[in-house]
Amino acid sequence: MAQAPARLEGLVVASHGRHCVVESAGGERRICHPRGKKSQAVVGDRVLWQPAAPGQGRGHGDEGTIEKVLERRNLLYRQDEVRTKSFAANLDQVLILIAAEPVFSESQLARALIAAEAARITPLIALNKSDLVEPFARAWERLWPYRHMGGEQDTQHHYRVLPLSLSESGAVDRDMLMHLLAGKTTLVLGPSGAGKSTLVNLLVPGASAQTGEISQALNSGRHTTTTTTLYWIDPQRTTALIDSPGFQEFGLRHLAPTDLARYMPDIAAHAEGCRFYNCTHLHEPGCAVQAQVRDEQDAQAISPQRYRIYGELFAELSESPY
Ligand SMILES: Nc1nc2c(ncn2[C@@H]2O[C@H](COP(=O)(O)OP(=O)(O)OP(=O)(O)O)[C@@H](O)[C@H]2O)c(=O)[nH]1
Ligand SMILES: [Zn+2]
Repeated sequence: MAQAPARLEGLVVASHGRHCVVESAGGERRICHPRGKKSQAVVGDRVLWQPAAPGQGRGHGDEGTIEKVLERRNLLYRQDEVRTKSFAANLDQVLILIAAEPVFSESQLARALIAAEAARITPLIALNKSDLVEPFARAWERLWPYRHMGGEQDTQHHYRVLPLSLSESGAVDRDMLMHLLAGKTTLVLGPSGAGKSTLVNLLVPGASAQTGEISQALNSGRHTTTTTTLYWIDPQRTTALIDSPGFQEFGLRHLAPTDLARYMPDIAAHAEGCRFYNCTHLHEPGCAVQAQVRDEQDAQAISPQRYRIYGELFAELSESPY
């Protein structure tokens, strides 16, 4: 009887639909298909895979099957009424890249931050295009609450907010980013036009060539923009950047409305002080959250925009999906 081939450990470095590219410890890559529903993997997953038996591949030669997805440290995903979509697994950080132009949506930013908090992944916010002086100043001002949340002192800030000018001061930005990313796996998310491709190309020379190869292999030549891809920044393969589409529709259906306050640090900071333990912070008397809503540059205040976003999300997550 033929011996079953050994299961090898690998890392998922790209995914498109159900197909993945798995990288072995030695750095070789091959396309793998999940064995069943349970072995559906996402980028960043560690998996056990098996080479396809001779003649069983679908024509690419180097193929395999994913037999098992190893336990995940975390998983960042979004969920709307109809579907759940995973961005990536086993992340250290999420870098949310927005820009002075096009004007960013604060609601989208807040959603991404909430999803990261809920998955226990450290978010970083980067505001690109600081060379566009006036739009940048306006956008930087809009980020005031995010730059100060947690307290007035630098060391108390809950979020790190970085000004960037990726196309104009690339070398400076690269050094700063390299420092923040070193030894970590970071997912980059951002709306179209903020500079995500510029960022990836700055940090990963040859990234576009790599992407071409992978999407060709996954798609048999059709161009795709829906692939999530992991790039190694260093030859030792210790620092990874994951580029993923899908920032625009950031559904948070996987969260309960009553969990929201916990994932919004400016609201969470006051929620303990409410008269009712199950206060929704929407209309109750003695609500310590509502008492802090004011349009002031005060690190303890809750900005009216943040409070409005809280209310909108609370309503959205309270709607019956049926
Ligand atoms: N002024 C200015 N423009 C920039 C900067 N960084 C990127 N851009 C420009 O912004 C535009 C969008 O940049 P991309 O890197 O293509 O943005 P993207 O987020 O990948 O956009 P999509 O491909 O639509 O997802 C390009 O024209 C860039 O040249 C910057 O620091 N300053
Ligand atoms: Zn309250």
